[in-house]
Amino acid sequence: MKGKLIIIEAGDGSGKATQTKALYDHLQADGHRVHRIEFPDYKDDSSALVRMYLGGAFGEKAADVNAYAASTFFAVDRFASYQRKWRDYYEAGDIILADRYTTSNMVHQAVKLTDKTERENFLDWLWDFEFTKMGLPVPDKVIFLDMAPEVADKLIAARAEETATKKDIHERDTDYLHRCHNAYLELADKYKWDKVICNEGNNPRKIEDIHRDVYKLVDKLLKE
Ligand SMILES: Nc1ncnc2c1ncn2[C@@H]1O[C@H](COP(=O)(O)OP(=O)(O)OP(=O)(O)O)[C@@H](O)[C@H]1O
Ligand SMILES: Cc1cn([C@H]2C[C@H](O)[C@@H](COP(=O)(O)O)O2)c(=O)[nH]c1=O
Repeated sequence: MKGKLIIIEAGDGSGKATQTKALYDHLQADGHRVHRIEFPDYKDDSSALVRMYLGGAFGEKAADVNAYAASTFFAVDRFASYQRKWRDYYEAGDIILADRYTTSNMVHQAVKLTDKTERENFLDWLWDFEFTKMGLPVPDKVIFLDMAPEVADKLIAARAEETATKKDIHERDTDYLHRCHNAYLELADKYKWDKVICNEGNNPRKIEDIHRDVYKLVDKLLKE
């Protein structure tokens, strides 16, 4: 029996890593067989082209690499992770928790296409490419952490200062990140992703409060 593939999805700096870790700890404490994965898989060689792209090797702006080319970099990284790291667990019935997935390509690459028909064509192509041709599993649940982009901007800036890390080409482009947030809202409707509100006005909600909402959705899925 196949397991459950659960995706925590959101714009940059919106708390995905924080919430994925909290959910993982909670499900482990509940006694579930659960595994945590993240995309890009930065520490693995499979993400080499993603790191080059986000580091600006092909151009300083997201738009310098077209949606189709950039998507393949991320998809190949995902395929390598699936084949080597979690397919066996998933097929044995375990829970796989992913911080980002194909759903990130659906948003962050699709926004590069401004024409509605071109964007729809891209989304159809991507679905076929990753889920049918590459054979990656379709998620059982996608939870979108809806953090207002102005609040995420502040979290990204604080983290960049705290960790002294350079922002990637997506993070440096505030306008692009804000367009991604609109695309998240549209796609959450289109693909029936669950949405958890993560800010109250100009401030993030408490990490524990967001976690409680996320856990409730997952607990319901696991009891179905
Ligand atoms: N609800 C919250 N309240 C306050 N700070 C938060 C909250 N959630 C996350 N943070 C902090 O904001 C920063 C970004 O969070 P996190 O790394 O979890 O986001 P992310 O979505 O995984 O980021 P990225 O897209 O860059 O991978 C971190 O420094 C984290 O500690
Ligand atoms: C997995 C994945 C990611 N992206 C984009 C989304 C972000 O802007 C970056 C990754 O940055 P993070 O802050 O380290 O999460 O890449 C994408 O376009 N397609 C994908 O499949």
